Amino acid sequence: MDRLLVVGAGTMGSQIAMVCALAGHDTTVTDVTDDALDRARAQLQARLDRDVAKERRTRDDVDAAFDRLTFTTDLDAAAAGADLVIEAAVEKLDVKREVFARLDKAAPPQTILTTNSSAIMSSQIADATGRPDRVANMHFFNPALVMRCVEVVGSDDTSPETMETVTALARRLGKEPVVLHKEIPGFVANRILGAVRDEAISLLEQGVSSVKDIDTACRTALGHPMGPFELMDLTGIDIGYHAKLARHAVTGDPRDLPSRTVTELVERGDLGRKTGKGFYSYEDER
Ligand SMILES: NC(=O)c1ccc[n+]([C@@H]2O[C@H](COP(=O)([O-])OP(=O)(O)OC[C@H]3O[C@@H](n4cnc5c(N)ncnc54)[C@H](O)[C@@H]3O)[C@@H](O)[C@H]2O)c1
Repeated sequence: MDRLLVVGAGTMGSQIAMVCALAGHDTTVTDVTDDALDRARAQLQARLDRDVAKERRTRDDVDAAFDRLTFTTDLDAAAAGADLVIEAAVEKLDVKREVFARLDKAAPPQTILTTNSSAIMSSQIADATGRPDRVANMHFFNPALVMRCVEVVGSDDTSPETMETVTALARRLGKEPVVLHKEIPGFVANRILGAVRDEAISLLEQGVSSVKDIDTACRTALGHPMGPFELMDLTGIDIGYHAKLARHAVTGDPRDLPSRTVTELVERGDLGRKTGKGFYSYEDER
């Protein structure tokens, strides 16, 4: 079994590390502070206890996974013993480049270095290392313990062997790998999600239908678990707004700019469920 290292114990990193440990891999997860690691451990414990209570997993499987999981702030020592790294630190290019440069120094030369980033492509990081052929995106979805898709994306420099190794690992983790043959911002799933969202906003702005009815069409005709406006309210309207601005900064394409409707909501501070108002009002639920 591979010895895996997950860098960053936040929302994604903690669950990715547990996915690896549940699949039988000795896994180390690092973060910058002990507090962050303690929080991750406590959240995983609570979540997996719930899974055991609901008979989704056995207590033995969960205990064995925790035994395979090591929490540490010592990134260099952890990298020295890793066959493959999944970086899930904060979504900042300078932080990721610094982490990759450090991993490159500390990890054995054959170790593959991947990033879970949704928006930063591995070609933006690979040149911080001396091994661009062994750098790729391995993109999990939130919540990583549940969502089965993992997008595997290489840059022009990523070797076919690296793509195969990462794809095979995703399969061993019980995931369904989706392989991209070229880098493109947003990859596949989030681009399709974005296209649905953009069309929904366009229909609204053209006065074709209401927020509620467009959501109803997506749920009842297309089988989506929730409509695009409900989803934007849940994830936070500012998240999509900033993702669009970041995409536009890379592409310069005016179609990548946030819509008028979303910009107005962000400027008013109506960011969705977290502020009590977005496309819908949640004041009654507060
Ligand atoms: N949240 C999502 O829905 C989602 C989905 C898919 C992919 N991603 C990607 O996953 C990555 C992490 O996102 P998240 O939502 O888990 O973020 P998060 O803010 O919850 O966690 C990031 C963690 O990284 C830690 N960190 C910061 N600098 C570090 C360093 N130098 N070394 C090690 N750890 C460091 C932070 O302390 C924090 O615990 C991002 O690249 C993001 O694009 C997020």
